[in-house]
Amino acid sequence: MSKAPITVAVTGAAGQIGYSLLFRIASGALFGPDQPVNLRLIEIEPALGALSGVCMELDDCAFPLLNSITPTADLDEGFKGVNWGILVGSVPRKAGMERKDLLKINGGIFTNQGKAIEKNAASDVRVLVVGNPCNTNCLIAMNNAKGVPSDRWFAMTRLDENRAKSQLAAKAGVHNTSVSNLAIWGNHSATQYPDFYNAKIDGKPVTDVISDHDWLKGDFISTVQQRGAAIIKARGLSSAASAANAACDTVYSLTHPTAEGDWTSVAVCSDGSYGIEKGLMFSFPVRTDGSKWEIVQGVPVNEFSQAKIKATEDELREERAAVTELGLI
Ligand SMILES: NC(=O)c1ccc[n+]([C@@H]2O[C@H](COP(=O)([O-])OP(=O)(O)OC[C@H]3O[C@@H](n4cnc5c(N)ncnc54)[C@H](O)[C@@H]3O)[C@@H](O)[C@H]2O)c1
Ligand SMILES: O=C(O)C[C@H](O)C(=O)O
Repeated sequence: MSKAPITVAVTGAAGQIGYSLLFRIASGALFGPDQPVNLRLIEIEPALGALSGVCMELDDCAFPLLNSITPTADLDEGFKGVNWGILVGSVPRKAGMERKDLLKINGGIFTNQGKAIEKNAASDVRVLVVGNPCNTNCLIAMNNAKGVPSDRWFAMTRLDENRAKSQLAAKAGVHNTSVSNLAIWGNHSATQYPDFYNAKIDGKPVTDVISDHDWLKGDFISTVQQRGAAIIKARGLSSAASAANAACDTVYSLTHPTAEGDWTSVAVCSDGSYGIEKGLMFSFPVRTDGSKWEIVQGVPVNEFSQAKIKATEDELREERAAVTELGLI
């Protein structure tokens, strides 16, 4: 191991997503095949027993890139010197719930974690929030860690991007790698807008390749918006392996240059781009050179898209008002 290890904290490490995610991180899926990692695995006390089993399994993989494993319920220990924090730990929704129903249940977790990150993490820390409702949980953590610059905070909409690409590819009868420029706008919720107008299939506009525009404007959008609920209904549990995969994709995409002309989707702190209220954690088309990211400017937004983007922005404002009222920010 020649490079200095990157230290990654994962909360909710003994949960469903953790069980997929940790093994991917340890095998090099985030930072590449020559980058060692330290894992800080954060759980609540009652889950430490289960976490010890996960640690045994990590040991039993003998991963060449895994430098150290620290299981803990102590936030100061867990976030000490951390370069990346992946905040998964929180309660998932059950059938019949919307993700925002989790605000009261999960919101409080992210105040303490934000404070602990500000106090303990490395000066280059970056944080990806996965636990739902992820946009607003990220807003809570960020607002409780004012010393960490706002461009370090991300909430995950990559699962939605991947779902949307897969749906478009299936409809067009192509492989999902043919689909590019798929922006998810707004909230990781049933109001998100998967923007097919600007997406491309083999470099051509999706609307030229897929002639069924009613499907694009109707079933395509609702399938992506409702995919999480469909999985809960089918599995009796919320998505886990695909969520862990999307977390790996997100960190990889934020730490490696974006392909020429393409973008990826992730919720970031709005700077007012596209008229979105500053300070909301809003999913935009984003590109990066591997270290500094930017919101892609000048993506055309027609009347149809504008209405969808407004609806998801309104929902995020409502969620922010709710957590403000709860005293979480
Ligand atoms: N953003 C997305 O695309 C996306 C996708 C799938 C799931 N999720 C969300 O991810 C979260 C986790 O899902 P899961 O299936 O792994 O749930 P899970 O119930 O299997 O695991 C959650 C784990 O978090 C732990 N936990 C609870 N409170 C904690 C705290 N304060 N600190 C540290 N750990 C804590 C629990 O002990 C548990 O082990 C849920 O909120 C779910 O809705 C988000
Ligand atoms: O839908 C959920 O509650 C879990 C997750 O956010 C998902 O999109 O699969």
